[in-house]
Amino acid sequence: MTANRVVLDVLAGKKTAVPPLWMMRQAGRYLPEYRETRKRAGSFLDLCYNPDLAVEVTLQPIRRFGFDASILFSDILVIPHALGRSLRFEEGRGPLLEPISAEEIERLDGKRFHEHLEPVYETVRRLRRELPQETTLIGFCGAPWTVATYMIAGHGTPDQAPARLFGYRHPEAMDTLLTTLADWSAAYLLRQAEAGADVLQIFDSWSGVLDEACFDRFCVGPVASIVSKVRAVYPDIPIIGFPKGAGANYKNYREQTGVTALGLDWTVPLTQARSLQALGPVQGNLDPLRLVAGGRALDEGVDAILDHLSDGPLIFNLGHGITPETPVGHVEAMVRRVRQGKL
Ligand SMILES: Cc1c2[nH]c(c1CCC(=O)O)Cc1[nH]c(c(CCC(=O)O)c1C)Cc1[nH]c(c(CCC(=O)O)c1C)Cc1[nH]c(c(C)c1CCC(=O)O)C2
Repeated sequence: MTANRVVLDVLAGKKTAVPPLWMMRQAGRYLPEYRETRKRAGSFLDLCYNPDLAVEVTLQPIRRFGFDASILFSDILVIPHALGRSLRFEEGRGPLLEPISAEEIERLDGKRFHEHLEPVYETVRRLRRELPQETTLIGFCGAPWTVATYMIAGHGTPDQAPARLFGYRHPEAMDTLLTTLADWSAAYLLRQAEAGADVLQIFDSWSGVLDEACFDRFCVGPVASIVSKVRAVYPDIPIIGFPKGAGANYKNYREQTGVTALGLDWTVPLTQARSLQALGPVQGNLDPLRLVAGGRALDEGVDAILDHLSDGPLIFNLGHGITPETPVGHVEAMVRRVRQGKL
């Protein structure tokens, strides 16, 4: 067990000469080999539940770019699916679920939860065997609030108005839903850790639409509960929290949830990022559109992050997922620039 995983060093609070890097959504449609495998799989969900193909797409960006971390290929919405809710992904429309009612929240059924997710656990076990020793394997789940927004609306929306309204109109049902999701998400992460995940990330893509009180109740509380349940079994496993759009709430989120590191979106000013880094490791935060544009926009974005954050524990990443229209050559240019430092 002499694996030299630089991501784990950073998560232990060390700064490194060159920051380790990976990208959110690094296995995805910008890669021709992903599109090829995706065609063979059938639907997107078939790909998530097929360990052979899920392992293959997870490894593709590692082979191409030699990233320091690999993230399990799956989706945050397999949790409601495993709790008996319908789910499908439609080309061009994203996820579609049957919107859940306040009454149905009481009847969420986890009897077959782990059985349903067994292919995901199998994917994690195989990945830990097949990845290079030095590559960190990241498992993940969605944060309860973000998962709940899709369960309530039944699809993506620009501002998650249906879930916010639901929270005001049915506060008790909302608390039950978030508690149920937090309990099952913790159980899911524990199985991923048992299967070989080195690090866990909690994606809260929609935390930026909430007012202060709702942020505390819907984001901070449920994530803190997941962190404490995971830590009760794996006290040392690093957990990255990514409350996208949390803005002025980032500090409070870090202190109250107990996450090891903060994932920062690209709107976080680098001076604020530096103050947050004084409290612990940070990950981020290049605007994914700088990566689409390439050239000067990309170089300046990368350099600004390195200038401000290289003195402390930093995992270089995007501030959100890579988009399908990103040229592969721009990813190569980003990797070169991060690894060589400013020329
Ligand atoms: C909100 C959310 C979802 N899924 C996820 C989030 C949180 C992070 C974020 O905000 O991006 C997380 C996610 N989704 C996916 C991963 C895999 C690991 C990785 O490479 O990062 C991860 C970590 C694969 C995926 N998940 C999805 C794709 C594209 C589907 C395809 O290949 O057809 C991938 C590669 C589909 C998905 N899944 C989801 C949506 C809204 C969509 C449709 C949008 C889109 O098409 O890009 C829900």
